[in-house]
Amino acid sequence: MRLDYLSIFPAYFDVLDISLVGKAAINGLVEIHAHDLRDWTHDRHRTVDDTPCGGGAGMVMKPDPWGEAFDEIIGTESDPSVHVIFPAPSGTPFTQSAAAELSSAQRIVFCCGRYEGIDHRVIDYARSMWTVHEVSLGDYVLNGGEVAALAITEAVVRLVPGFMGNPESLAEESFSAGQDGLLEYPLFTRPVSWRGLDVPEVLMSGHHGRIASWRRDESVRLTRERRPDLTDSDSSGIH
Ligand SMILES: COc1cccc(Cn2ccc3ccc(-c4cc(N)[nH]n4)cc32)c1
Repeated sequence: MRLDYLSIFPAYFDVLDISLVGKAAINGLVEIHAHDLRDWTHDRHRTVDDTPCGGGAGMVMKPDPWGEAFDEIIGTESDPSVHVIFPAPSGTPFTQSAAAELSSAQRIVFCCGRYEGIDHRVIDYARSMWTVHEVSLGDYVLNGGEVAALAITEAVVRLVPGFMGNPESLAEESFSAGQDGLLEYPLFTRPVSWRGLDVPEVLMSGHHGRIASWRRDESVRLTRERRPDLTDSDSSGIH
């Protein structure tokens, strides 16, 4: 999997060399390439923004640098196997199933906007050439797309076959298909007693049936408490 990042702050992605994603890069599972969008400007000030047509606050990212960057980084041929991701507050909420789908992609290009966003023609052009995803991380506004791109990268790369040492652990996580759409149950490890707080006795009983039942009950309780929106979905084990 090749991952490209287009941003006016490419140094945001240096952190990928440190993290587990960096390890995947060393193992050859992923290739990471960060690019400075200003490298595709031609004026002295390396300008990437301009005032919004129709007026309004803030600045909008000009289309020209994006188009030239696309030509060089992706090419000028249409290819639906290339996934181009535009993080945006107006995007579709990013989910674990979206991460799972993207984990089989051979090529993902992250377009990290700043200011008030990117000229919409850039997204329209990308849609005419590649598979485009406009995605939101959640109902809050970040200053740009870089943090979202890092989060999406981690969610996707950890699902790439060969990345996780113990792939079975993926099946037990919150939001993974195997969990019936339920939140993960509380986790404990040694010591059994810590600052007057004890591990639930059932977990020390060695009775696998009771442990499984306790864990499911806890998942149902937590999901009902914190994510009632998940309890009505068809995939959840509770209705
Ligand atoms: C109406 O859009 C905006 C209004 C004010 C500021 C910004 C800042 N901004 C610029 C590019 C950009 C890309 C993604 C995000 C983003 C994504 C999520 N989930 N939150 N925020 C925010 C971004 C955008």
